[in-house]
Amino acid sequence: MLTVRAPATSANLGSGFDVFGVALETPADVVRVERASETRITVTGAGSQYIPEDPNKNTVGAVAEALDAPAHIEIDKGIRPSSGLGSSAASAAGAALALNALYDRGLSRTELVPIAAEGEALVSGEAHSDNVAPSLLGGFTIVSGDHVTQVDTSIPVVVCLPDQSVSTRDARGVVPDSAALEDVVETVGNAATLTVGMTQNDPELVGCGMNDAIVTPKRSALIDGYDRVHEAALEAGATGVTVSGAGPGILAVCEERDQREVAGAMVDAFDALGVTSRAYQTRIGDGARLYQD
Ligand SMILES: Nc1ncnc2c1ncn2[C@@H]1O[C@H](COP(=O)(O)OP(=O)(O)OP(=O)(O)O)[C@@H](O)[C@H]1O
Ligand SMILES: N[C@@H](CCO)C(=O)O
Repeated sequence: MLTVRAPATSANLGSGFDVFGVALETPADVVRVERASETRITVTGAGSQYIPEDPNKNTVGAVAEALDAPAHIEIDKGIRPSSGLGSSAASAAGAALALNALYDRGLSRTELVPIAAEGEALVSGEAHSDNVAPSLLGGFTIVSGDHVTQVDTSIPVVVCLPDQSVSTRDARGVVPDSAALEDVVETVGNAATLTVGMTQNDPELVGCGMNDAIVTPKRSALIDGYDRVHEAALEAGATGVTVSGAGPGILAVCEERDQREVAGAMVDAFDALGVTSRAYQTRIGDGARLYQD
């Protein structure tokens, strides 16, 4: 039996819709695999009652199919589904790494990115790789067409998860078909600033580069209390705040010294609106880790 711990991720970071992603130190999914004649899946843990065990409906089933690697696959969910923390992608990334090793397929982590993205196509209708890439490779990733660039970094972040769910499929439905040139110019400038911030491990620069006037305003309207939580996080010292992935999680970047204050302010702001939430004080971290039992 092989075991993989695959980390949660936060995609988009505002200015990098469908392009940017980061791996988070916590939370994570644990995926265990064992060779079998046909794929069977069991799911336990956070939100497991909402996750199908049918291989044709679970992201790991699509990965097993793509690698031609049938297995008994146990998923212990540490990442709640429909959270904006790349829950479906973490399972897919974990399964890709584990099954690649179990069947000696010899693919590199970068080569596993499009295979894990098959799982994302199953649940959201499109094979976007901005969650599976950081879950496999760690750090900050840039997905552009078939090309993935990775940067190691350890910026502190807070992800606040309200007790509400938004499916990626629904959140993709509100993305505008076109954008004004001035908004595109502003977003490109921000994305470039954020990228330099990641390479310099600089929370101030990363935060400055998170604003996006195209997708985030539409997405944030799906999250009860977003504006208040956004404002509270900035007042508490966050350098940038945006929707995590497709939401409803909200991502704040900050200096380590402000992390506790930012987390408390976000939870309190949701609380004042009658919304229960949980804040993860974490940082950008490593990709999936493989253990031989
Ligand atoms: N192994 C899996 N883990 C989690 N969700 C899964 C899995 N397989 C299928 N699903 C389905 O995928 C959907 C959750 O995926 P979705 O992309 O909407 O959320 P997410 O991964 O938390 O968000 P985001 O991609 O915005 O970070 C749910 O409908 C869930 O039932
Ligand atoms: N880039 C994707 C990430 C969520 O899976 C989106 O925002 O729809």
